[in-house]
Amino acid sequence: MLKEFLHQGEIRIIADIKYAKSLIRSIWRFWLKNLRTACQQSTGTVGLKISKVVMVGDLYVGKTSLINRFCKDNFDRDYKATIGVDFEIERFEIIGIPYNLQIWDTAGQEKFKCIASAYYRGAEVIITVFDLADIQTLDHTKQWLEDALKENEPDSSFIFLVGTKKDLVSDAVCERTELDAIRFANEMQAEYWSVSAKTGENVKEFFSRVAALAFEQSMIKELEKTAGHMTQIGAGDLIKLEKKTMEISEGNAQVSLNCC
Ligand SMILES: Nc1nc2c(ncn2[C@@H]2O[C@H](COP(=O)(O)OP(=O)(O)OP(=O)(O)O)[C@@H](O)[C@H]2O)c(=O)[nH]1
Ligand SMILES: [Mg+2]
Repeated sequence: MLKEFLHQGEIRIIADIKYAKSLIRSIWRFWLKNLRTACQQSTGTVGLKISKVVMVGDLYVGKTSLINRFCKDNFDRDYKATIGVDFEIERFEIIGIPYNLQIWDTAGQEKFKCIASAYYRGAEVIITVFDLADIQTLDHTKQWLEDALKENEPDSSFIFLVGTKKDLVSDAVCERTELDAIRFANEMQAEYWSVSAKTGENVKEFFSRVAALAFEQSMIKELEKTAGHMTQIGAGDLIKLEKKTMEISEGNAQVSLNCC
């Protein structure tokens, strides 16, 4: 009797799980359809979405090298200071929707600050960069962020704090510096990452995360505009990043990176 009862309970649980899965699938399909419609209505065609990313930080911390590793997959040991600003456009495809990141590389040298700050406006993402092997550069990140935020609407940008040159420090030094960096990141309401442009460690994963959050934000804005209500993918939970591709938890949708 008890065995039969347990057996029936198992069947019931399996049926519930199947029902929940099919419900999630339906919601997901409905959401995707709305999203594509919203994109089409706003641009006249699916795609052409672009988000502005601005990278700031002291001179020599490795901003240009990080962008070059991601966009061109190369690394130059020689230092060539950025003069004013420069930018790269990186193409992605997220759940079948073409999506671009416009990544602005600004000069860290004081004499170019005036030119560079003119490009801070409209940044959906602000990346504040410091050198893990030069702790003083971490102290300056708050000032860089403050300057970038001044040019943008309050709460309109995602903020990242990135420690570069991970290959130059031992694991012990890295861990110690990261304790300070994570404290800074919390105060700055930023997400912390450590990377190496030289070895490529964490570089694709980091930019995939940037793209996922910027895409999510831009889609929410589209849906708000067209549907008049707010739909949220989640705090990045539905988008899982794995090395070269980001997989969406439900369905076959995938985010893939296409280098320019
Ligand atoms: N070992 C190592 N060196 C790096 C790394 N990233 C950058 N560098 C070196 O650090 C120096 C400065 O790098 P840049 O990328 O030019 O620095 P930047 O922040 O763009 O400097 P500005 O344009 O003056 O603001 C260069 O000599 C790079 O080769 C890294 O991850 N590891
Ligand atoms: Mg540079």
